[in-house]
Amino acid sequence: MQTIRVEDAVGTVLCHDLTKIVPGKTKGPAFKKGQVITEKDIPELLNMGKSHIYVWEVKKDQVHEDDAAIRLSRALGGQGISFTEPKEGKVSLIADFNGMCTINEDLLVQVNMIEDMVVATRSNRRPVIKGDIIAGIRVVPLVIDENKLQMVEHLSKEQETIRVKPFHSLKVGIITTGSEVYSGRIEDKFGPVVKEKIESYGCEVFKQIIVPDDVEQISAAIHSLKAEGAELILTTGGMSVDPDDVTPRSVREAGAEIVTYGAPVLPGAMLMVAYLEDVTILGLPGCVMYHKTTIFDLMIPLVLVGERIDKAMVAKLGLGGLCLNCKVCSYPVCTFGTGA
Ligand SMILES: Nc1nc2c(c(=O)[nH]1)N[C@H]1C(S)=C(S)[C@@H](COP(=O)(O)OP(=O)(O)OC[C@H]3O[C@@H](n4cnc5c(N)ncnc54)[C@H](O)[C@@H]3O)O[C@H]1N2
Ligand code: MOO
Repeated sequence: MQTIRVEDAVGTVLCHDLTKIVPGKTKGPAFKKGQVITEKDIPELLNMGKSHIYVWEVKKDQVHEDDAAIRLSRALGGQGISFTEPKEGKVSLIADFNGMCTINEDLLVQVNMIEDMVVATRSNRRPVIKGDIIAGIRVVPLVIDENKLQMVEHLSKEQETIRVKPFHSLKVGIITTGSEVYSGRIEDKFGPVVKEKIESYGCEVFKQIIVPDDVEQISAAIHSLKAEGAELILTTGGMSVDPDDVTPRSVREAGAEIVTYGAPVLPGAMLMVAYLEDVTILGLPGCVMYHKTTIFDLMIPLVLVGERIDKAMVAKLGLGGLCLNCKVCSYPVCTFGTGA
């Protein structure tokens, strides 16, 4: 901290707020801590009775918090991210389009291990919409060492830490299994739930096929949807342990590569993920029809950004994989399936 004459203060950084009072009119900070004094501020400071002020001496190897916050956000923010103006050393990162919030967790930890900076993000792999705040980046002191910024810039040279992966609008086919639905004994309630949810992400359901619990017919339906150009096939029902639950067997017999049958998520334990060449198949258990938020919600962002799901990705969902059935569901702003 240094005391200098106001006339010599241009380009220096204020150490504290300066309060202006006009009786009967205003009282509040006319100048903010951390503010860089410009030429036009000098008369105003003199009018406020300040002939000397305390300033930070910004040394050659130090950077002002606002400039530093800009540099950090440019280093850490990648695809699909815009930046707000810095304010008190903080920049917010905003989603440019609808997609999946994608955080490089290892890099995030490495950056947050460096002193004097804070990077706080949303949970990883969550759906976000255009305009959502994805992260806040703050420099803690008024000035920060240049070498700390360079460390971050070096770490993020080849990898993006924070980005939004865009959703692709996929062509979706639904196969509704269940002899009770096929025969007309009960009305199909599963198809509409699944259709509404996947279409809310911008996909198009081009066809729904209703079949009985029959391996040959379910397999044939998978092949016919694929032949018609389906990029994502959703099967409903028949996923459990009864003798009539033949959907997993049908997916296997259709020749698909099975990634998992079962997921450590409740509701959603009986999920199947499979690939028939480049077509994703999700076998959705009965709970997806009944519960508002399930394993289906956790899978959708991954599928729509084109990530190939593997067994380890599914296994990781166990931590936080228990839906708490809150009275008012706030998904995706909750811990469900976040690994927390
Ligand atoms: N012993 C065990 N039993 C169950 C397990 C388990 O691990 N061990 N898992 C449970 C879980 S978790 C779920 S979820 C369900 C899975 O159910 P399914 O996918 O096999 O569903 P279905 O048996 O086909 O049907 C259940 C129920 O829902 C009705 N349904 C199905 N499709 C439709 C439709 N399109 N429209 C209207 N209603 C539909 C169906 O008639 C049944 O009443 O299994 C647990 N059991
Ligand atoms: O697959 Mo069931 O999913 O947990 O209710």
